[in-house]
Formats: sequence, structure tokens, C-alpha cells
Amino acid sequence: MSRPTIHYSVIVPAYKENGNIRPLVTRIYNALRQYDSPVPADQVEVIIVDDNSRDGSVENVQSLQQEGYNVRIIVRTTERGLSSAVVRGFQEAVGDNMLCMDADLQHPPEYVPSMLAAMSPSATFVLGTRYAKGVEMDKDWPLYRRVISSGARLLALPLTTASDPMSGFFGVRKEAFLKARNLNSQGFKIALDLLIKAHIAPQAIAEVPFSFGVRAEGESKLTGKVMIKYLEQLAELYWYKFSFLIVIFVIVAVIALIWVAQSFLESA
Ligand SMILES: Nc1nc2c(ncn2[C@@H]2O[C@H](COP(=O)(O)OP(=O)(O)O[C@H]3O[C@H](CO)[C@@H](O)[C@H](O)[C@@H]3O)[C@@H](O)[C@H]2O)c(=O)[nH]1
Ligand SMILES: [Mg+2]
Repeated sequence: MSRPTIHYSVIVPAYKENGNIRPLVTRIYNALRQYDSPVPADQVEVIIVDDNSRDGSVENVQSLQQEGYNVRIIVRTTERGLSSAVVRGFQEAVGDNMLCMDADLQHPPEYVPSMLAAMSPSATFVLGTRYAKGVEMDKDWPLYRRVISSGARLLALPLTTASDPMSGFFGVRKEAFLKARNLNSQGFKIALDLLIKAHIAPQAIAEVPFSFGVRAEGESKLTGKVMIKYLEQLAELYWYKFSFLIVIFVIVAVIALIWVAQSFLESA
């Protein structure tokens, strides 16, 4: 019997997430095997992109493979970082519909079927959003993280109409991903980069509300350095999107200044 074609790839960037990998993979496939799943489990692959964690993640994935789960692990030894790991996963994905989610169960695996099914030739980007009716942040998510998250979201408002480009839970169709040039693979916010550089139109974004959980095991890797990288990325994206307006503004400002200076000198 021929093997079913893989139409969907779930990409999971992971660094020292051994304790989360088994519950993540088994919960994803359990959700896909429910009778009402809009996506058949045998059309889905899971790809973990690990940065040489050496914590037993590789062995854990091997035992899941032996149990029949369609999961593989790519171990990078020369590169590090969430965004570049996601890009690598997208490059290796077999499916045309590619979803990115965290390993630590903050993106609940039970939403995977609806996130995958939301992608189509007309909805080339799916975004898990925490800013919608009926969903919420986990009550245990610390206040300082909420403040950082809201600040980051505010700063990105002029760049996209998407309600939560920072959720980290998003999917993109392969043809849209391949359109993006010069992606910024630094930091955590690859979704924002893709939304802008793959020129995703507002009507091509499907939003799926989800409740954000607390990390199951291990620690967050979000550091001050990651936040600085986000500010650099924002500056680059503002320039990418608004350079024409910025140049016009500077020219008009210079002309206005010269005119004011001349009028001042003539009247002096
Ligand atoms: N391969 C790889 N994976 C990484 C790296 N750094 C982090 N990851 C993986 O990326 C995922 C998210 O990392 P966390 O450390 O859990 O990040 P967070 O602080 O919870 O932030 C998450 O939620 C935010 C929403 O508030 C998101 O904005 C952010 O992108 C991320 O998804 C986890 O699966 C983690 O193992 C890295 O250097 N390399
Ligand atoms: Mg996390």
C-alpha cells in the first residue's frame, strides 16, 4: 500500500525541551486522530529543530518514531536561535501548509488541527491570536511578560493589521514563504518578518483565537538580548515598509528648513 502524501508540516523550534517533546507530539497526533479533526493525522509530519541540546531529545524522538509517530529531529550544531530554526524547518518541510509552534505546550496542541485546516490558497497565513473574544492569557503568566508583550505589539501596529503578530503560533503556505526575501533570522519574531516580507495581504490572514498556556517544563529563553534584537528588527521593518515615505519626509523637512533660514536671513 502506498504511503499517504504529507500535506502538512508542524515545525517546532526547540532548545533543551526534552521533557516537553513526548507530551507535545502525542497530544498533536491525539488531536489529529479525533473523529472531527478537519485534517487527517497521516497527512501530517512534525519536525523538531533542535540546537544541539544534548538532553536526550534525539533519543526521545527515536522512540516516538518506533511507536509510529511521524516525527523527525534536525539537530543544528553551527547555528542558534528561534527564528533561524523556524526558517530551517520551513525549508525542510514536505507539506505545503507549514505551522510553527513552541515546544513548551504554551501553544496548546489541541489547536493544531484547526490551525492547519485554516490555511488554503486564499488564506496563505494563519495566526493564532490571544486577543479575541473567549480566549485569554494564562492567569499564571507574569505581569512583566504581559507588559513586554503588549509593548511589542503596540510597536508593530503600524506594520500589520494582524491582531497578534507576536504569538509565535502561526502558519504559512509554502508558496507564500518562498516569496519572502532577506528574512531577518535573528531573535524571536519571524512571523512579523514573514507577514511583511512575503507581502501577506490583510485578507489572506486567517486568525484562530487560542488561549496561551504556561510553560510545562524548563525555562523561557527570552532574554534582554532577544528584546534588543526585536527593536533592531522593528527598525529594519519600518525602513523596509516606509522608506519611501521617510525619504519624502526628510526632503520636505530639509526644503522647509532652508526656506525658513532664507526668510530669516532676508528679514534680518
Ligand atoms: N532551536 C531553537 N529553539 C529555541 C531557541 N530559543 C528558543 N527556542 C524554542 O522556541 C520556543 C519558544 O521559546 P520560549 O523560551 O518558550 O519563549 P517564550 O518566552 O515563551 O516566548 C514565546 O511566546 C511568545 C508569546 O508571548 C512569543 O512571542 C515568542 O515568539 C515565543 O513563541 C521553545 O520551543 C524554545 O525551546 C533557540 O535558540 N534555538
Ligand atoms: Mg515559552
